[in-house]
Amino acid sequence: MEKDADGFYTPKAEAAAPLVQDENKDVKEEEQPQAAVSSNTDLIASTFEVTVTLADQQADPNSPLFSAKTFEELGLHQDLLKGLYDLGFSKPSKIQERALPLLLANPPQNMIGQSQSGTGKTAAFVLTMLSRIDFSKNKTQALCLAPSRELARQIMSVVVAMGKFTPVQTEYAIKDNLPKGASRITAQVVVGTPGTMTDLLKKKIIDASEVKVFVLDEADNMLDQDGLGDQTLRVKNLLPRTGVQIILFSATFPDHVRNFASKFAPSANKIELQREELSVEGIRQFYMDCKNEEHKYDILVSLYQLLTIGQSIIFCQHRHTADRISKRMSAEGHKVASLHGAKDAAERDSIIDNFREGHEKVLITTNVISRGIDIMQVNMVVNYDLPLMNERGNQHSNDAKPDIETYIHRIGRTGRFGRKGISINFVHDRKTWLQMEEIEKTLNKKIIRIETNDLDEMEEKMKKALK
Ligand SMILES: Nc1ncnc2c1ncn2[C@@H]1O[C@H](COP(=O)(O)OP(=O)(O)OP(=O)(O)O)[C@@H](O)[C@H]1O
Repeated sequence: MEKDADGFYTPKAEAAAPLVQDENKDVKEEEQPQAAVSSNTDLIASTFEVTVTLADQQADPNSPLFSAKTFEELGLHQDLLKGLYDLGFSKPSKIQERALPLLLANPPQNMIGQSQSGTGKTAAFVLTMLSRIDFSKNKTQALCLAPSRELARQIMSVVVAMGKFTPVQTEYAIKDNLPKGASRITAQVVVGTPGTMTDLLKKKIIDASEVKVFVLDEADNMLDQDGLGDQTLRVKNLLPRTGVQIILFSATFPDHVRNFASKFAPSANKIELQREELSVEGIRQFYMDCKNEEHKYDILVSLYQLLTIGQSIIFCQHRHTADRISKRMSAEGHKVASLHGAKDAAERDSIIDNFREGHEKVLITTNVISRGIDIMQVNMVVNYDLPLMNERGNQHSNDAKPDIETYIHRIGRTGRFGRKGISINFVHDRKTWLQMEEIEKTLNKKIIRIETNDLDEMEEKMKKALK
């Protein structure tokens, strides 16, 4: 990476290898209606107003939000169309337009679908689950797994909102959620995390005999052998051997998971992104050169005003860092919350709900909510620590590698569905600087330097990026 005249680092122009042809490049532009998007699922109720006019983006064939079709043309049931319009959706996004006809076709076929963060993958799989259910049967027919309870709860809120005009019955398979002694789940859609889902299937609390759709959101994470892969496979092995449509969605499918995904969902239809398409246009990426670890904290505190213009998420590598900086900031009079996997279920739920509702504006967290979480008001993400591979201890070694996928997902918590957002990486020594450089090269996207000692410049640059 080289510095340009302004002192910004410019990535060398290395063309990343295209993964597949973009079949949508030649789709004709159509006139788009004005669409002001509101988020009114039951989990999303912030008072901080965020509206966006999507007409331009949804009319641009190169935008991931573009569609040449209407929801009516995608073959959805009238009751689901009502649910969509009730949510304020007026046009499908590209992934919805491309995936839904394949997902809804008969006989059902598996799907591996990739699309940038915040482009509407959830609706694609939720509408599929709801379309395939026989509502006259009180039997579990669709299972959906996500990597965190926060994401499972969010997906459920979408199932409920989109299914508002259907008689769908739903249940969670997340820790500490079922009433003690519950012996049977008959809900048609069950959404959860893999450990609890396995438990409920093994104990026959969920009868899987009539399951016909199995969805993995954040599928690359769910299938990763270093992560949730084993647990997810266990769930699959407890489902009927035939007749289950397997649907995998994510913004990222790194090579080492791609092969396994193809085996997990055999003969799947595939929608893939080219590597240079992974970044979301609306997210401006910055970095700040901190002097050392302690200086990172000082800079974070100096950013507080900016962090609270909208809402922000601060990502740390470790739980104890998230706790430490949030305690310290709170003691110094700043209002922040911290969330990580060591907190108990009820506390986690109330922390994320408070944040969603805008009661808290700054959330300090770990990778636990790096994926999937959709909160429109989040316009800033800070990588207090860059995401590194080898969570199990090796990240301090000199060759610790940046975790590119987690980086993409973390910054994707902002810039949702055409909105503007900014991400800021803190680097504080040569090692972290090189790690950031690798991220920049891999994504072929410039990460712009912001001076740490000029608060005015910092504010001006950031506000400009959000315009
Ligand atoms: N067709 C649409 N019209 C308007 N808004 C939409 C549409 N589809 C999705 N949205 C909204 O866009 C936001 C992002 O959607 P969603 O959470 O499904 O993204 P995603 O692709 O799953 O992202 P991630 O990769 O981060 O999980 C949500 O708030 C959703 O309500």
